[in-house]
Amino acid sequence: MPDTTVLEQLRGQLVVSCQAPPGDPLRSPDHIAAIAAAAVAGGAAAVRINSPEDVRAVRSRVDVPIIGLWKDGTEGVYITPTPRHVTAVVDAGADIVALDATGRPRPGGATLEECVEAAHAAGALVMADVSVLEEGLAAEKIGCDLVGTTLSGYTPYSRQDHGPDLDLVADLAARLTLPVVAEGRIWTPEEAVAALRNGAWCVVVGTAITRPGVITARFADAVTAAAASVSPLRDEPAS
Ligand SMILES: CC(=O)N[C@H](C=O)[C@@H](O)[C@H](O)[C@H](O)COP(=O)(O)O
Repeated sequence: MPDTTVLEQLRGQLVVSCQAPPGDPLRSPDHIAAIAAAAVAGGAAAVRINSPEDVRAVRSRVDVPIIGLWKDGTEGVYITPTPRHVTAVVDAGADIVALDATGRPRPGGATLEECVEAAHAAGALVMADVSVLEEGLAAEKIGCDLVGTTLSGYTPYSRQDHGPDLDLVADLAARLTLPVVAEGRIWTPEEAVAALRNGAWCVVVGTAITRPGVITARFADAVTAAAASVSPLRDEPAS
């Protein structure tokens, strides 16, 4: 069975998700490894990394636990959908495998149970990414090791919100004995603290820390919108 002491390393800590989507200038294992090293230097207790290539690069650069996943596709179940994806992520060096634990059909007819078995057989823990309470309850029953709110807002039947689903964090924490990971749309330190107060074991932050393009766009949009409504911005300098 996998070593559960890694869970203690995550307790009350910040985990930083270091990912770059296709087309992003930072999409390369070297860049992701550098971002992960910077996050660890800043105090991240663990990192969450997409793809075997990136997990491998990050493993050679930092010592903290890695939550690995492998996104394959963009529709339906795409986060570590099959046992093959699970095994590849563990072989690359992940301590914990994050996978879609919604009840939706998986590609190739694989089952969630088979994915969990594959992770445990390879010596890794399983983080169940869920979107609603019922999926968290089911994940605990089938033997997952942590449950994350990652997919709230990303299934059609879950809460659609601009901010983090702190109610789901609280509901899961009240009903599960497993550690609950708050993840998804956490933008501020205050929201991260609120997640802990709602019972989160640890907090995962991604975009707000590791996606400079998205962060820049927020500032650029705000500045451009303000500039349009406050014109002239200041008096012309006296000549
Ligand atoms: C839904 C999905 O595919 N989430 C992914 C899971 O690994 C990532 O794209 C997110 O960046 C990650 O969950 C962290 O969330 P945020 O970037 O909002 O802090």
